[in-house]
Amino acid sequence: MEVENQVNTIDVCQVTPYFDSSESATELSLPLTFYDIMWLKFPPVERIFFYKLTESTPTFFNSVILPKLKHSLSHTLLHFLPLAGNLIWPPQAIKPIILYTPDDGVQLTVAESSADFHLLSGNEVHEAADSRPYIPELPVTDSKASVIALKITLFPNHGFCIGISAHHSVLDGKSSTMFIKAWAHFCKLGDEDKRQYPALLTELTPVFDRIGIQDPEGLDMVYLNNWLELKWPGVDLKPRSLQLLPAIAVRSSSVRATFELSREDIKKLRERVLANLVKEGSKETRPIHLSTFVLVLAYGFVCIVKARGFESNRKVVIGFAVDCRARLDPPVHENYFGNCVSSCVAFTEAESLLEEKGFMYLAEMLSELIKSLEKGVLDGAKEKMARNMEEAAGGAALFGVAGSNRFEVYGTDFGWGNPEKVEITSIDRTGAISLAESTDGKGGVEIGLVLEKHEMEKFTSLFVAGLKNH
Ligand SMILES: CC(C)(COP(=O)(O)OP(=O)(O)OC[C@H]1O[C@@H](n2cnc3c(N)ncnc32)[C@H](O)[C@@H]1OP(=O)(O)O)[C@@H](O)C(=O)NCCC(=O)NCCSC(=O)CC(=O)O
Repeated sequence: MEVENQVNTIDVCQVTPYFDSSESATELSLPLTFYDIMWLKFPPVERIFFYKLTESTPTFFNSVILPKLKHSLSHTLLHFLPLAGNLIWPPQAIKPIILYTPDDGVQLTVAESSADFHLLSGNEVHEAADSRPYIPELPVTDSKASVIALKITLFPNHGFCIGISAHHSVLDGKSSTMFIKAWAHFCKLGDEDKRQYPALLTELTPVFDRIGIQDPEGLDMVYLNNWLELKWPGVDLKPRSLQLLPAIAVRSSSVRATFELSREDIKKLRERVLANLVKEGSKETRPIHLSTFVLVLAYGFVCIVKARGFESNRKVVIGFAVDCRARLDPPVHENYFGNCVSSCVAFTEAESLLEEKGFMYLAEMLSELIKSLEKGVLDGAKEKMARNMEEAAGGAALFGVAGSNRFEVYGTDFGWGNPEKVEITSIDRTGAISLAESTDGKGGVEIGLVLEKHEMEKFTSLFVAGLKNH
């Protein structure tokens, strides 16, 4: 299945925060914390929000949709000033900083596409590279990196999509989705002609204060030095350059698809693990954290390892982000804007996952890992980072998780309904799976995946059969 990619750029502009006459633009700078520096050179996180709208004629798009989106974006940026700024590294500073100065803004590209909206925004298997034209390039040079870039594309009479490219060193998934939701809120309820917008909801109001972020071990410099010492094949990583690690090109044989585990499927998977524990006589002695997240990851990754046909002795490393906001003592504000995630990593060998009880094994392993966070979410962070880098360099198969089943991205309504699909495009380069809550809001989870075509075929049959067989 090939999507004919005919995407024409209509406009590239800069959207600046809108200050009314009573306010004036002032400079704002934020230091990078160790949570931010952990992601300093990671390629951007890219999402596409697809909106189905058959009334979206070019006239309606240009006279209603686009002006509304642009004006509300400008208003939203007033509340999220760091997003309109840049990452810079002042000559006298030890670490880069985020700096907004008056007249800074976000690069917005507007385009029109004649590609198949239905296929792009659907769950079915399609070429991974087909999504790329809807993602804006994040402007980055040695001395300056944009925080976000946006691209709005019209599919005449089918709908439109909003692509966002976000610098992971400035914002994590919670912050990034908070911004998009705030923008949607203003777009839906504001009157752009009168420039009148409702108050920002408390749950979408960002908190920029870094005071609550403590770093007694000096992890910021540990992580920064790791980046500065990093060697990357074929790349000249200049000292103090803000260039990101090169994004791996998407292979033409890679395909993308979305799979769903319903609330019922998840319940059955949970029962399967519990039944196995009872059989092994270990239920009472070992309380187990069998959350939706654990079950979805265990089921998904076991199917992936099988589909990819790894040798049994291949090392497998599974990493996922942990939101530290509520886990710190004292906790950080739940709307803390920036990065406040640490990583949690499971080390195993393919053999354990390929066995009949591979799913139970991984579910128990992930459950133990999440329970261990209770000891302290940053416990042994320095040593863990060193081990992760060692394993990454040692040829292990690395698997990550992007997004979350808790971000409620499917409620992001700009005024023309909820999204048809929210895709994390960047998994085509990172090899991670992406998570989102199911569109029906009934407790299911959606898994986004990019694999080679033959692997995807195998994954599909394993995924479907594994749910039926028990
Ligand atoms: C570490 C975790 C993944 C572990 O998740 P778990 O679901 O296993 O564990 P948990 O303790 O959070 O929740 C356990 C149970 O508590 C309840 N529960 C807890 N919090 C809840 C909430 N906010 N809403 C609804 N239920 C909740 C549920 O019943 C859940 O079980 P049940 O679910 O069965 O009902 C998570 O706590 C976490 O930190 N998630 C955020 C990860 C994150 O920020 N990822 C994005 C990284 S940045 C990134 O990737 C880039 C980007 O996205 O842009």
